[in-house]
Amino acid sequence: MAEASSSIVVESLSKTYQVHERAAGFSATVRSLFRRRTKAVHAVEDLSFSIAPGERVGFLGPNGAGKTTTLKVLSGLLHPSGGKVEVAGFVPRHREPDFLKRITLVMGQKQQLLWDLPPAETFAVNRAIYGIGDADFKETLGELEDLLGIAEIATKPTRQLSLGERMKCELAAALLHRPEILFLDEPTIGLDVAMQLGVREFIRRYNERRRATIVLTSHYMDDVAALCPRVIVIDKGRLRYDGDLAALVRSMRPHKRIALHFKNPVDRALLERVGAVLSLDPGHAVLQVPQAELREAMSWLLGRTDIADLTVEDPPLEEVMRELFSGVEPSVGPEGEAAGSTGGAAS
Ligand SMILES: Nc1ncnc2c1ncn2[C@@H]1O[C@H](COP(=O)(O)OP(=O)(O)OP(=O)(O)O)[C@@H](O)[C@H]1O
Repeated sequence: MAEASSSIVVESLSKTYQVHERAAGFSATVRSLFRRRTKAVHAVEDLSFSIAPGERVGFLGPNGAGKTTTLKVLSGLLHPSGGKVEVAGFVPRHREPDFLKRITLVMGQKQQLLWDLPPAETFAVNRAIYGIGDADFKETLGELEDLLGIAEIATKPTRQLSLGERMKCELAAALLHRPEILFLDEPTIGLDVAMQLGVREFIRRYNERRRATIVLTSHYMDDVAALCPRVIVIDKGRLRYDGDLAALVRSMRPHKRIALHFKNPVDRALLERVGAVLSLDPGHAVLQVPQAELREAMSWLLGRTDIADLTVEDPPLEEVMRELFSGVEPSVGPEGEAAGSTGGAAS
């Protein structure tokens, strides 16, 4: 079923959890001991996509959309209820050693580092688990220490490390065996902006150096915008969009934002002649103009106002996602112009 060139192929995947239903209260608890009622939670339904080697793909969706469930199925931690999944040519649920050597799953909310020992000890454990040879271990560890800047901290007990330091060591531990497919579930959660940038930069460099495939979930849209040319968006377990991130933004919000700093205060009425005024303080304004009118708007503003500084941006991705999850359909979609990007390597 797999296209030979794909590193991940998912066909009509579904995953249903059976959960026990129990009303609140003591008598309901007692009753439930004798008669258990279960309910099916359809976490993933009829989900299909494929990802080519070397792609960086953002896997997005609101809370409870089924992202973590899908990543767990792809890494073989959960069995699918239906459909087919192939990762690097393997069926993940068989958890074959050769499969495990090719993938890694990093969950920002869970840690594999041993709490009372330094990360260096976890690195040694992983080296034994994955059977990494001496020379390879030294080379990879050196490279990861360099890229992540963790040489100094890897010998301190994990419990003494800051969240950001720990996350970097988590990444090192997860990548020592040089996996070719990385499932990253919220790898920057809780990190400050500088650390987020550091981790993001590291992921990009790892992808470029090793041509590794990256599937990333993050609630920080900046991570996604910076790293993922392609996004797969799911909602209630179903595919909502698969394709080019820029095309999605263009389709949902065909506008640009111009942030302006003026040398002198400017009249709102003057700015309204160019576009929608989203904010205006003395000396600073943000305008929204249709993409097609951007050049004209800029030259109009430059000719009639005293501009000290100007930047042009896309509308925030958070807004695009909010709109998508509120039910608005993108005008490009699984069958649209953007959907063809599934085979393209990340640039
Ligand atoms: N072990 C489980 N047992 C029962 N239901 C579960 C289990 N794990 C997840 N679910 C349910 O499956 C659905 C999808 O959950 P999942 O964690 O995959 O979503 P998510 O997109 O990763 O969400 P978030 O962004 O909040 O992490 C949710 O309704 C969740 O409550």
